[in-house]
Amino acid sequence: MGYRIGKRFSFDAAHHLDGLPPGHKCARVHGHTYTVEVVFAADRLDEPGFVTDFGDLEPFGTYLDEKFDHRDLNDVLDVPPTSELLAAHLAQWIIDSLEPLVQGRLESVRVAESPNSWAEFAPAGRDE
Ligand SMILES: Nc1nc2c(c(=O)[nH]1)N=C([C@H](O)[C@H](O)COP(=O)(O)OP(=O)(O)OP(=O)(O)O)CN2
Ligand SMILES: [Zn+2]
Repeated sequence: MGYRIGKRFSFDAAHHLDGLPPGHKCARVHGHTYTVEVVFAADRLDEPGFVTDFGDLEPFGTYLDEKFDHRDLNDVLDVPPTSELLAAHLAQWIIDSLEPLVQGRLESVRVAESPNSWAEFAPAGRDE
């Protein structure tokens, strides 16, 4: 039992994926409007009844804008820019840089390259 909240962010970026079969469309440089949905959870609410204020998650939006928006993900990530690995990277940033400043705990980060597909990273051992 507990409370969960989510907030969705978006940015535009290019990428390509290496190591795919010959002719795979994703080996070519192309772009997506990425959406990133973060979920925070808490067993108890803070005043006035928040897991954490949605507005307090805004530093994550600033991080996405500054590091990823209108950039080539192959240039700014040190792992292959799949949705799965991007979700894991973003979760680590939140754990290191945002979670200490807000109420609640990160439960998951979901990255979507299109409305039809997504990948999620849920850090292990997140019990309060
Ligand atoms: N498990 C994953 N599979 C794929 C990823 C990924 O990050 N994780 N990424 C890609 C490519 O980035 C590709 O651009 C997206 O592939 P796909 O969704 O198949 O293609 P479309 O955007 O054209 O989506 P449609 O729904 O088919 O129109 C590939 N696979
Ligand atoms: Zn792609």
